[in-house]
Amino acid sequence: MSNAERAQQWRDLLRLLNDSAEVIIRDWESGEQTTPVESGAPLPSPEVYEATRIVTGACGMFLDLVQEPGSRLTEIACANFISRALHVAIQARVAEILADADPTKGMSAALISEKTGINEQKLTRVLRTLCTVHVFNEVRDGYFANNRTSDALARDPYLYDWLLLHAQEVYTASDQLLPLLFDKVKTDATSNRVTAWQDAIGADSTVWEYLEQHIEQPDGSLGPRPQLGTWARGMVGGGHAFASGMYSDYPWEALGSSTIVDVGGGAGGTSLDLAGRFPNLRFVVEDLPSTIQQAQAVWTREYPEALQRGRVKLVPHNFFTEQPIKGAEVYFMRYILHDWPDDQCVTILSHLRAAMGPDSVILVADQVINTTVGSPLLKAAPPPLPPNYGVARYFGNMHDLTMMAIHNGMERTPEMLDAVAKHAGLKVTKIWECRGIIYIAELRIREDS
Ligand SMILES: C[S@@+](CC[C@H](N)C(=O)[O-])C[C@H]1O[C@@H](n2cnc3c(N)ncnc32)[C@H](O)[C@@H]1O
Repeated sequence: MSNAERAQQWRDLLRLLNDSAEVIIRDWESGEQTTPVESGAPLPSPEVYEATRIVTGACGMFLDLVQEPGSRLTEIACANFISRALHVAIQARVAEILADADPTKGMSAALISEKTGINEQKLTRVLRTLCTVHVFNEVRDGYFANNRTSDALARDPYLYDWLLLHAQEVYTASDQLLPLLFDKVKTDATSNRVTAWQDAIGADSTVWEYLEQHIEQPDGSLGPRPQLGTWARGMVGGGHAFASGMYSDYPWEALGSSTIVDVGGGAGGTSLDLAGRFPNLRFVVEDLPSTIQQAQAVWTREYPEALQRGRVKLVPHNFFTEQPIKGAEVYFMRYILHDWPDDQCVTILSHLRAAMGPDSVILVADQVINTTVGSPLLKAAPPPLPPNYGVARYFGNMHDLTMMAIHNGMERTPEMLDAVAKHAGLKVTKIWECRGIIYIAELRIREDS
């Protein structure tokens, strides 16, 4: 790119940034509440949401335009230490410890060190790394306080688990991805038994088998490996962090008193959120037996009346076997298909296809991938941003690689999902581009199947 082209791109981006920033500023100055949600991140209006992703994408592009390539690449190559610093702060529960501190005065590193058991000087360096990327504040030399971002960690125990699960085996698996991709045999594997995950844990269990083996104790106390609790609660937290738009931008209300079969529903995070918002909907949460035990604990704590009145049923079910609930209005799967390679997705979908009535619909809630080239089925960002809004949606790509590392699964483009659906006698009829990272793809029976 010539300097003249770079200058033009910079000016176009600045204009875009300015216009979008004004939308956000006007929203802040109006003092109006964003759409309230029962849990998780508040949902901005569609205009503010669009402006926010334009600003975020533009910030990423500005860095590329202005930074010296060697510096930029070095920072990207070392960004794993930013993640690691956050993992340390999470595991040490620093945000919760700081919740007791006056935000203007902060808490001394010495006291945080005493409470966490981490060496004071090393902890200070970890926290300073995070302050530099605007997580936590160093209010004066050696005194730390929560800021807007770290405060969210202190307030949402489910978000805590969501982030923690990325710090454990998932992180180690990311390390093993490099040798695996250069392994002449493993690089072509599609099995979920031949992934970086197995190399990370030193066993041949799939993620789900591993979690089944490391269940919490029957008395509710944490066993020697409390990962299952972390994962089940973490999925609820991931929903809170990213799924608010999913509840507002799909017409759930129009489903009336329909039954939603939450296939592989985990602890039932989605159903729990939907049940609170749409009092007429009914739910069947299906998952593997030990996860259904977790679901029982979560629903008993969060919404016992729904269990007592039979508005929600918690059913152990393996989605590779015949679907027991026939002709339901909606079969819903959040974060399921992305866990599996194409062949297994075809099996899961085929079992649902066999149970569907003519008007049944499958809703797939995943991170639909848009590329920097774009897709005719998805809205494109205004130029000069790339069609997928660049870094504003890069978590989708990060998660795609997470799925590669731990399951040989993948986040799919609309075209990839439609190709899988076709093999199960289904087709993608619509993509609901919800505000947030999760979109909802609607699948119906193909007429020619
Ligand atoms: C990524 S989690 C998503 C959970 C939930 N849908 C959500 O969004 O919170 C995937 C879920 O699939 C479940 N799962 C894995 N294999 C399964 C199987 N064969 N049958 C049913 N559920 C399964 C796991 O136990 C886990 O709860």
